[in-house]
Amino acid sequence: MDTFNCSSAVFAVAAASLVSVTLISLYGSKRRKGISDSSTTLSYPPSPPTRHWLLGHGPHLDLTKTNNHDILFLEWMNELKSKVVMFEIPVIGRFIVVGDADVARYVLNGSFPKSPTYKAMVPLIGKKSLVAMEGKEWSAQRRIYNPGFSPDFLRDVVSTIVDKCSRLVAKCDEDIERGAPTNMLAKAIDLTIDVIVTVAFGEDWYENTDDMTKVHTIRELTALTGERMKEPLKHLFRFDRMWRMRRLSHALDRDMKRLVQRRLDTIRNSDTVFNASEMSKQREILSLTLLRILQSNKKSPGAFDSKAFGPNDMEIVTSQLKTFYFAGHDTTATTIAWAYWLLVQHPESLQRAREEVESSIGPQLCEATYEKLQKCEYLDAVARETLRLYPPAATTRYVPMSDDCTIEPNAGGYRIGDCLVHLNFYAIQRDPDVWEEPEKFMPCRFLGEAGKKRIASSSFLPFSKGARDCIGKYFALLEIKIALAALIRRYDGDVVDPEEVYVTRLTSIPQGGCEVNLRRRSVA
Ligand code: HEM
Repeated sequence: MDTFNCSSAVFAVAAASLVSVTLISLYGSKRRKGISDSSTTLSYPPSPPTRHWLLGHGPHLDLTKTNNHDILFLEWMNELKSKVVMFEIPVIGRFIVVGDADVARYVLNGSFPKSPTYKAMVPLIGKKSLVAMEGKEWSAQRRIYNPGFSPDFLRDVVSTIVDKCSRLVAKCDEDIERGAPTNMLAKAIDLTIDVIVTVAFGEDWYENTDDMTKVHTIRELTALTGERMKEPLKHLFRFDRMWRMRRLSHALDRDMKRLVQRRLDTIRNSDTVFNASEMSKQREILSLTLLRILQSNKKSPGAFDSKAFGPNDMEIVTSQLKTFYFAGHDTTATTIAWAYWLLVQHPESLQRAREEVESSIGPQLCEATYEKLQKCEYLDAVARETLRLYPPAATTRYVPMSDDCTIEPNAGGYRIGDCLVHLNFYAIQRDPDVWEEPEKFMPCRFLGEAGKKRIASSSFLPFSKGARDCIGKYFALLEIKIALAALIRRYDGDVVDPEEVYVTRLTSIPQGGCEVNLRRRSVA
């Protein structure tokens, strides 16, 4: 998710353009549409001073200095003394990077379409993914899936997450026994995949070694997609990798179709009658969704009719399953890893979080309920402060020429029409004009009334904002809180490398996996 991150980064733009000729032509036609309107007198945001005749500003975006696009963009903002900067890149054209909350609000409220670069993620998230759809097709899908992320549904998810946390701590205990450091990111990835597979698909793939191939598929496909988007030129002629991606994508597609078919068969065999009470009983997103689709497609009242679920429905549902599979684990795992790593380096925050967990939840994690977790405000603040410092994702939009805009008063009115506009959440969330001591980990800033205002403001955007914000934001926060509660109750720890680096892969992740040497606490 910089297509999260990648969809937003300039190299992702290059990737998409280079990878697909169709995409280039689509994009070209989109860009040409509004060119007639050039009435504005505003100028584009500042750019680096020199420009290569062929590569444009490309040579200024050298990732060898820093391994993260958003940090590189922020360095350019500082260098050019502007919170909005522009790079001209061959094929892509003008690529604007925004580190200003007011400009970000303008873009998010403007309902501009997602950048065409999201198409480069199709092998991973499917052609009809919520992430990349637009218009009525998107809003219809969002309506179908919203109930699967509502508080009512989340209430029932708590016990599943708690249950899965016992696998997490068992794995951490194994590291302690072996005297090995724990790679928090790797452990958190296993947890979040385990959770999303159960919550969204109603399955348990960690029980059976055969099913584990599906876990390896998503991880390898995520890594390959990230590499291709980050360094498109390097991967342009790597036919072996392209072939591997294709195979993995087909395998993922096949697994998801089989999953849908299995669930349809269950519904058919159980002669389910489509009504509200039946839907409210569904405990996993897939069944809930299928019943809604079947209900809205059904020709006559009564039980399942095979015609009520056509190939287009299959394409859409499998795309959403792939999207939830990817989006539902990667960013949440990253946040759990960073948050625990930050907590062990801030003993006062760790102590406060521990006391809150022990007093609000009770002596055992299995006593956790949705309501009790809602009371864990400090833990919530820890999750948000982590997301402020290390946002795993971002967004990139296409602003057509016809929507060329003046953004006043703070940004001084830049011209942004006919450009790809990337919102750099990392820069926005560390803006010293907005955040006191922005580099410091201070969860308290998210407490009380002032905290609520910060959460609502466009200076805090880890889940994006507006109509296209993250559908899974409350789900993610719940999971992060439960995982942290499980870890801090049971362990003390020391970080292996306090200089952990924030790098771009497909999303932005900790390069060393936030390794920690864990010790069992005597009380837990
Ligand atoms: C800490 C965890 C998470 C973060 C930081 C995060 C961040 C984001 C961001 C920034 C976007 C907007 C992307 C864009 O505009 O391109 C987004 C969209 C989305 N996220 Fe998340 N996300 C998280 C967890 C989840 C989870 C757990 C799920 C599902 C189970 C999920 C599913 C989605 C979907 C489907 C969209 C597209 C929504 C739409 O356009 O209607 N995310 N997320």
